[in-house]
Formats: sequence, C-alpha cells, structure tokens
Amino acid sequence: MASVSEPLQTIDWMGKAVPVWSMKTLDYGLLLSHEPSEIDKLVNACIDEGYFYLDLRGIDGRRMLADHQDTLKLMKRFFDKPLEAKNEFGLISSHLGYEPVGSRTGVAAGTKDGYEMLKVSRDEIQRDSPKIPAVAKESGDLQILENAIGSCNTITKVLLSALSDGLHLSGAGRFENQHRNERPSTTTLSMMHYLPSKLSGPNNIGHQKHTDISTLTLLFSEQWGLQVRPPGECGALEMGFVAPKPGCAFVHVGDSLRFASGMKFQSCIHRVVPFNPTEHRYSVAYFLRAEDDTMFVDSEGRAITAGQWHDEKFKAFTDPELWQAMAPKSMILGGMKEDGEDENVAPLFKQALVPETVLSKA
Ligand SMILES: O=C(O)CCC(=O)C(=O)O
Ligand SMILES: [Fe+2]
Repeated sequence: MASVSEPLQTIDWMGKAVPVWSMKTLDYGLLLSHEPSEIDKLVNACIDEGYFYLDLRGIDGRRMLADHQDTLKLMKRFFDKPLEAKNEFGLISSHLGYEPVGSRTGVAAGTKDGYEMLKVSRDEIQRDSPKIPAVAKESGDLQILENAIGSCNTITKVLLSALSDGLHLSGAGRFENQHRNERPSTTTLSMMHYLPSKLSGPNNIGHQKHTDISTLTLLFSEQWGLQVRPPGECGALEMGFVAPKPGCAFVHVGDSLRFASGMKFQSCIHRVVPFNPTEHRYSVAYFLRAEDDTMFVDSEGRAITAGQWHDEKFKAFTDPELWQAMAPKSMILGGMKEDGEDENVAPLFKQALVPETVLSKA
C-alpha cells in the first residue's frame, strides 16, 4: 500500500514530541465538476489513507462554512443551558438526542469520555415537529440545523457520486443509491462539546480510539485534538495529530464504505485527546450512513445490514471498557490492523491534571 506518510513535523504535547500527520487536500468544486484527476486523487486518498481534507473555500462550498459558523453559535448557546433543559428528551435513539459527559469509554485506560453531545438525525429534521430540546429550537434554530444538515448531506453525496464514478459503478450499484433521503437510516449531525478538564474531572477524558460506523464523516473542528493512525505496510502507524485547516473539513471513510468497497478503502482510525486541557472544544460531525436495510459483508465475512452494524457498534461504544476489550477488535476498528499498541496516555494526564484538581479543591 502506498502511503502518505512521513510526519511533516512534530508538535510538543504534554512534554512529548508527537507527529503531525499530513493529509491530502481535495477540492470540493473540482469534485462537483467531476474533474477526472480530482476523482482519481479522491479514490487514491480512500485507498491509501481513509481520510483527507475537503477544501470548501470556493463558491460551491462557502455556504457550508457559513452554515457551520451558525451551528457553532447555536451549540455554544445550547451547551451553556442547564442539564435538565439539554436533556429534555434524553437519548431518544442512538442517533437522536442528548448524551451527557461520560456516556462512553474515554481516551485513556480506566476513564469515561470527556464530551457532551446533541444529535439531530436527517430523518428527524424532515418531520413536521422534530423532537429537539426547546432550548435548541429557539427562533431561527431549526432553520440553522436544517441548513447544516442539508449542506452536509449534499457535500457527502457529491463525494459518493465522485467515488461511484471513480470505481465505475453504475445504476443501482452506485453508492448514492444506497443513501436515499426518504429511506430510513441512522444518518445524523452530532454536535460535541469537550469540557475543560477542570470541569469534567480527571476521570472523563477525550474520545476513545475508533473507526466511524458511517459511510463518510464530514467533520468540522477549528481546534486541535483530533489524532489519526495512518495505515502503514504492516498495520496502522503511530497516533499523531492532524492540524485543523482554515476553510476545510476533515473527511473520514467509515466502516460502511470500507465494506461496500470490498475492503479496498481504509477506515480512518482516530481519537480525540485534550490538546489544551483548559479549553472548551467544539466539533461537529455529519455521519452519512447507508439505508438501514443495505447489505454489507463485514471484515469477519459476515453478511450484515447497515442498521445492524450501526446497532452492534453503537453498543460496543457504550459498553464498559472490560467488555469492549473482550469484543473482537474488528468491531471498534472495523477490521483495520494496527502496528503495535498505542502508548497509554493515562499517566500523562495524571501528571498534567493533578495540580488542577488540587487547585479546584483548595
Ligand atoms: O470531535 C472530533 O473531532 C471527532 C469526533 C469523532 O470522532 C466522532 O464523533 O466519531
Ligand atoms: Fe469518529
């Protein structure tokens, strides 16, 4: 497998030099015009890395960047509200509703996650009275959410269409045809707020290592914290940061697209660490997922529907750490292989967080 994958640079994080991995940049306008060389570059990014930047600064994508800024303002207002208001409906289903901090496993051994999350599904936003907490339904909010979901949906379908061209798929075999809006799916917009460690406490840290369930993930974050393990010859390489890039979104290939490509494409192995434990970090991920009854063959050779894969993996995300460790690795990492173990980051956090904890008790 040809790979990126020399780190261009390193960055100092918690007293260590950590790689900053480079990523290819794809141009949204060129993909929309079906420019052959850009389509080749896209297919190669999915085969070689399973992630890339998508440049949205041209006239076709700029609208999405504006929608994202509106979403960020909405999120900041929402996450500032009292827990009871945010949790008005709780988690209605795995892809719709509010998840408080600590609902899943964290990034360091023995911890839970360090973020709260509001999810609004594409199916739900198309209903007459979507079940969204009243504090995210104030004047203009619904329009903001609809615009963001609509923009993300269009962009991810443009990517799918370019990939179908690149793989010479036709008719019902094209990827877009398994992602029709009117068929039930778990497609959703997830808005995440990572708390500063002083507020989350030392036992709630980051976002565990995983691959996404989705077909494609369009991820917006202007702040550092996202790390990936690039695929290498013998398994994924060392975890390293990827830098936020102005005007660009991150795109991850998820398990469903890896399965649909017959394992030709890589799923992106990633996690989130508190790059700066004193800051609030906000990120927005649109998970484009296949229609629930789409059939795949997973990395264990099982025939499975997109709906079933989603439910099994969502359960694995929320299972206690011990159960997760006992489950086949093909679940959390979608069958992607790793070269060696990740360093256990727990001791780094212990050192860094103790003074904060002591301070807050003083
Ligand atoms: O917050 C981020 O930057 C990434 C979140 C993520 O990996 C996910 O929600 O699947
Ligand atoms: Fe993810």
